[in-house]
Amino acid sequence: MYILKEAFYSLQGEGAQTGRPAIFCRFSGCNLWNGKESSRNNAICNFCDTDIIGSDGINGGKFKNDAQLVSHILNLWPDSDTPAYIIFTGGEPALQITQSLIDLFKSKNCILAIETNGTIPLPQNIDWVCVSPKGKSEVILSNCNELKLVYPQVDALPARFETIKADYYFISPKNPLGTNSIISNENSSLTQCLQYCLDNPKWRLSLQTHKILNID
Ligand SMILES: C[S@@+](CC[C@H](N)C(=O)[O-])C[C@H]1O[C@@H](n2cnc3c(N)ncnc32)[C@H](O)[C@@H]1O
Ligand SMILES: Nc1nc2[nH]cc(C(=O)O)c2c(=O)[nH]1
Ligand code: SF4
Ligand SMILES: [Mg+2]
Repeated sequence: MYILKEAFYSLQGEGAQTGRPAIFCRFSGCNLWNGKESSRNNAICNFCDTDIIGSDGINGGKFKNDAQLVSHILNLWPDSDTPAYIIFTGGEPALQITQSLIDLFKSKNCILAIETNGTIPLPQNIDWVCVSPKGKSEVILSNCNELKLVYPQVDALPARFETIKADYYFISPKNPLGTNSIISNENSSLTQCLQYCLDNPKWRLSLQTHKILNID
């Protein structure tokens, strides 16, 4: 059984694939926060910008098996001539995805990506892996396509993750909760990110462009 919070078609807003049309497949639940505001301050990850509980979002629901979820998701792709690009996110998608789900999507010619906190092993054959480390949690993945670290986090500074192999190293300003003010002057996270990249050119800036554009 898969529990999906929501699914929607939009553009990837972050990282090296920014601007790419994608279906976001948002699984419910996370191992680093239970999703309740009353628990946020004690959570390992305490700045999450997403509602990660339940199955009540757009195109959300419970799916009994791989085939039901795959057909539900592929219905959202608009063009049969272009392979569907699907981003598993959440919540923590690695809690729910299975090898058989990946295999079925791949048999339908899909290109698969994941946004993960990196603390849980992944199935094989995901085409684009984005690891985003959180607080004191231990990242167990040693390889990815992009490492995309929310900055600043006192318990997760960039240098700690440079041993993880990645094609790209990004830092992304921590978006103040309840706002979309990533590019306002008051956002000191952005100012700190700019300076960090200038001082440490291994790292590039990633912005949550969907929040700037006010799209999903
Ligand atoms: C909601 S998470 C879900 C996937 C996975 N659990 C993870 O943390 O990577 C999706 C992306 O949003 C980022 N994110 C969450 N809260 C944020 C915030 N307040 N500011 C900036 N990025 C944030 C995460 O770091 C991650 O890259
Ligand atoms: N447009 C858009 N891009 C995104 N990239 C990562 C997202 C996520 O929440 O995982 C996200 C999201 O929610 N929307
Ligand atoms: S690890 Fe990801 S889904 Fe979990 S609380 Fe943090 S940002 Fe949200
Ligand atoms: Mg998001």
